[in-house]
Amino acid sequence: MPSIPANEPLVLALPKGRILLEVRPLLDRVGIVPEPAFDDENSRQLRFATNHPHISIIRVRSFDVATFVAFGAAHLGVAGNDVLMEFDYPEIYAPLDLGIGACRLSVAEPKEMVEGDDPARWSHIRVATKYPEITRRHFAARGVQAECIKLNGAMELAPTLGLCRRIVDLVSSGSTLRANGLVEIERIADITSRLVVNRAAYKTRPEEIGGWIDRFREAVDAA
Ligand SMILES: Nc1ncnc2c1ncn2[C@@H]1O[C@H](COP(=O)(O)OP(=O)(O)OP(=O)(O)O)[C@@H](O)[C@H]1O
Ligand SMILES: O=P(O)(O)OC[C@H]1O[C@H](OP(=O)(O)OP(=O)(O)O)[C@H](O)[C@@H]1O
Repeated sequence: MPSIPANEPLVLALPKGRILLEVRPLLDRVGIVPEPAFDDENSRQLRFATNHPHISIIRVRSFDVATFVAFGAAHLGVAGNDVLMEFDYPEIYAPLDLGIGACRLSVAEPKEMVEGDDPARWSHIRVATKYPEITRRHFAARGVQAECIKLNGAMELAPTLGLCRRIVDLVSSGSTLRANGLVEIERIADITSRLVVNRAAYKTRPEEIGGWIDRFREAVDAA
């Protein structure tokens, strides 16, 4: 892993999409004010200055937050524990549950299958998922071999179109499953978003990064 010079401005990696809506009020409480382009949906800018000269924000895809932080390209970030569990990067330390982005990672199948299905008898299953590592680990722990077909979205289409009979995906209200004739049959993990830091950066700059962790913790407690 590349080393991180101690005099560089800190980079905070934030996920675009739904989590950003929940992170935004938290940023306000932490006292980080991004430059106006950050809130402009039409802006193609990816890196943003803030009111703190020593902290800038990058906006990337949620899986990429973990990668930027693990490789030290960003010092801090916000990522769901679905993403953290999937990569399992040892370089990432996740000191704080931000209590946002709450959902669960679950196994689902068509409602017509549920009655005749007994998960205790599975020895091999094929699933469509964005989370092949978590899925394989989860099933291997009870001796089931999971063959995973990697999709990046719209997993719920897979059973209807005969790609496979089951999926592993995030569920919140359950409306996406219902709208596609699927039923949740097993919960793999509860998910929320975490503040993450690069371990090497934290070791090199403990006061500065520790200070931001404390400010995020206070902001979460005040919510
Ligand atoms: N329905 C949901 N309810 C609450 N949190 C969710 C939900 N779906 C996803 N999340 C959380 O938000 C994070 C980003 O998910 P989302 O589905 O918005 O990513 P995306 O923008 O579709 O991803 P990509 O970067 O592949 O386009 C997930 O990693 C998870 O932690
Ligand atoms: O239980 P629900 O409240 O319906 O939420 C679940 C949906 O939310 C996520 O998808 P998202 O909307 O982020 O779209 P994606 O398929 O592009 O990831 C997830 O992948 C489910 O499809």
